Amino acid sequence: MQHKDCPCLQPFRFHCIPKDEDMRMAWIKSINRKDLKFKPSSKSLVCSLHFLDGRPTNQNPIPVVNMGMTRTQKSPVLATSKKYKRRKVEAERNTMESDTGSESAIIKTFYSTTQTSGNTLSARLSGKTLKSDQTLDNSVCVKVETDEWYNTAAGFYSASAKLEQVQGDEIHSDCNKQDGFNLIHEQTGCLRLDQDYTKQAGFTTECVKSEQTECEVMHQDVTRQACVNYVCVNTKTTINSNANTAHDELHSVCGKKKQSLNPNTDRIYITTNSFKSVCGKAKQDINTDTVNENTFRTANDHNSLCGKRIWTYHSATPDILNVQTAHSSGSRSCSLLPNMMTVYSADQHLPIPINSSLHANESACTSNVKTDVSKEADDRLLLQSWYALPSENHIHTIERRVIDDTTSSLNSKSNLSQNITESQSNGMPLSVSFNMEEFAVTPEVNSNLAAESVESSGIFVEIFIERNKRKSEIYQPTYPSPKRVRCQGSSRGIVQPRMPSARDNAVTRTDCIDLKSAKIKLDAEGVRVKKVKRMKEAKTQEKVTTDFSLQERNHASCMNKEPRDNDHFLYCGECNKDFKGDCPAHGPYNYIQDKEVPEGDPLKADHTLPDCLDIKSSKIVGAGLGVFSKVALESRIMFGPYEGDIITVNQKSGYCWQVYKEGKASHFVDAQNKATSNWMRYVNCAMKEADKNIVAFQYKGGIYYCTLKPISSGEELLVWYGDEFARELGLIRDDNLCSYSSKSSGHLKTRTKKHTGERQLKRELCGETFKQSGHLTDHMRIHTEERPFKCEVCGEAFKQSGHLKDHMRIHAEERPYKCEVCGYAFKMSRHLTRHVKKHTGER
Ligand SMILES: C[S@@+](CC[C@H](N)C(=O)[O-])C[C@H]1O[C@@H](n2cnc3c(N)ncnc32)[C@H](O)[C@@H]1O
Repeated sequence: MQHKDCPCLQPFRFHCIPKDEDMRMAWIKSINRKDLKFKPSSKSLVCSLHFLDGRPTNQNPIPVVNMGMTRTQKSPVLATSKKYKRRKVEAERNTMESDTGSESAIIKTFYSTTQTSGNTLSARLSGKTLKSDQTLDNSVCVKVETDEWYNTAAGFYSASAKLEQVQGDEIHSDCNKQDGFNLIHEQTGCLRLDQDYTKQAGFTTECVKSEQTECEVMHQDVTRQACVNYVCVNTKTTINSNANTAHDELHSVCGKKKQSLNPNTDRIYITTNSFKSVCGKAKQDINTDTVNENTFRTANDHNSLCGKRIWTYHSATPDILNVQTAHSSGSRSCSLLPNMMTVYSADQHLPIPINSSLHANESACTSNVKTDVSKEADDRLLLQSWYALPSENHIHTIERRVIDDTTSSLNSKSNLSQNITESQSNGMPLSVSFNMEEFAVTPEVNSNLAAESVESSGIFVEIFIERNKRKSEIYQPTYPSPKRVRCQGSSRGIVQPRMPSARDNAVTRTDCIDLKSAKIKLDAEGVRVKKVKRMKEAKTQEKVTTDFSLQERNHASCMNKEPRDNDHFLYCGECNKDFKGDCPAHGPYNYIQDKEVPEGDPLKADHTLPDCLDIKSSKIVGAGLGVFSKVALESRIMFGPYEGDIITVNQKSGYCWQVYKEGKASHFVDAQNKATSNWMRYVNCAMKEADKNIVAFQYKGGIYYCTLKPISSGEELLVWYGDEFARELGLIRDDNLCSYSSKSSGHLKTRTKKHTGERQLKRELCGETFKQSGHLTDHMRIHTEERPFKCEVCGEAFKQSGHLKDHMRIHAEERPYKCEVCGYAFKMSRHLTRHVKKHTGER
């Protein structure tokens, strides 16, 4: 199947094409497929390249998520990750079992901010439904934030996505942008919104302008530049009988698609917003449809950033079965997991607990699979991790369930739970979100629902996605009770701790890699606290030593790369060049994320280590610990950014990377402290630069490591710290190489300095050489006007301390220089020299 044959035009989306000709046509229309003659060859199609008919096999592998780049083979890392996943499924299941007693997670608005390192995306979905009479004051906001601080902005932008459907009285945040590469959007005032953002240079630029005034048709203009980051769209629509038939178009991200608002049709507000967003991949649809005066229906399909998809179906009347699903799929970097399922009544918003085993969709999907799964089942399992994979029966089950539920008055929570449980117990892996979504894209079914919903009592099913709060099972085998999180504008809110994902340590593509999200501070009211001071002055802290003691810790030098004027381009180690996108010769990077750890983990550095790596004693004698690969790693795998404390003064810890801004030294990232750093602190320096197998480079303020060549299993990862540090470690010996060796690094240091560039500099000036750096320093003053040695009696200043010493004798009575011929004594040696010449007749 050719990609062009894909019916849905939406990557990574699985569809079951209706068999019935009419339904099929309607479906094709609903997905905006222009050529209605399109006849799919199979019942089930996935448009993700050639991914046909659902089930992955070796011949029909799950495509590596293709963010508009080239397609790559499954990497060995992924293979290991598969095993890892299987193990995790077990762990998750156990945990789930132990967690079933926990409180149901019910929130009206879902809010998730990512927390620890490696976090990526936070999504906010508000399930608040809009009624037609509320539209005037309500907004549909889709807010995608990219954020803060270099380590977030660095690399492949992290993004926080917030999707909000907000009631009129709810407050939007305001918009602020931040320094550096960063951007924070906040919106204030739902009814009155006036925003004007411009964002900084580089390809992270964004321009968003939204204006919104009460009772006026909103105008929005969203333009966006380069293809990496964000969308910020605010939609406010009004019903205004006097309003002209405004047709506002939101030209959104990447110029892919537009959003149209047609607020005055049929006296009922109908909008169809369709955003194609980020990277040309993500698509976001907001369809707002009004069936009649009293019925307001929205269908949101948010395929959010970076190949992460949030599929949402939102059918929103109190008396319609409202299914809102959120599902992440497609990208190996997916960080969103549907892990919460909430049922509540539409009218009262009362929480209705549901079978807690459904809280984590992924777990639910896989919990039927035994450890000794067959290859096929394993593939299926894997697929389910990335894609929702329904079987025909299963679809049928779900559709039947939903329809049955709707038609037979879904007023009992037990009904629903029972249905869900039924679906589970029929042996089919349950993939709720998929099926909900599948269900949602079938307009006929929707219509049925809408029509039949009048009799239904209105039960909302929401599946929320949440990223984060994951505990590393390494040291936290069980999960705590759900943590209560008060959401702004919401009276209740619990966010379930996220179960570890089978996608952990997944390999992702570079252009959409998510890094750490902003650590946003909220005050008691949930209002964003102003910027935290970013640059920390170096503070003395307890040195955290590794289990292995290193020979010498006090390094004057730090790890350093040649400064570049602009670190907004990706560096290709093979070409030794920067590129504004992927290297045309070597293609995109794959990215392995750090493992996430909870905030405050004192051993964060160790626990962030991806599964494919190991920390153990280095093969380099005296180097302490090092990082080894547990599997074969291919070239162009990227890690990072290097984490640590941001300091402005080099602490000489031996763990500092120098960071530049606009070509000038800006600050250091010091990974001395294990609680604030990541595993990258353990990577040692190669003995020769040519021996390095990973290359370090700065990208958007962060230091990244990338494999430069294939690394075999068991091999140590070695980077080059830069010449200066390497010299200090005795790894570089310049010309006049000596074979000096010493047990004392202090001696070695002195010795090494003999080979430093300082000596070369001096030679260029006067040709004189010195053995000791102190002598050289003294000597260099000859070439400068610096006179640091000042006489306290008369104020005369000297370049060298010896000269001052001589001078001081002028002010003293001491005459140490005595003529051996006549016995006359002098204060200065040069006076004696001059005098002696009188005796010898020498001129
Ligand atoms: C960033 S740390 C690397 C991790 C360190 N091995 C550990 O155990 O914590 C840098 C320190 O490791 C040691 N080191 C790294 N590469 C080395 C090498 N090639 N030879 C000697 N020591 C090395 C030096 O002490 C250096 O200051």
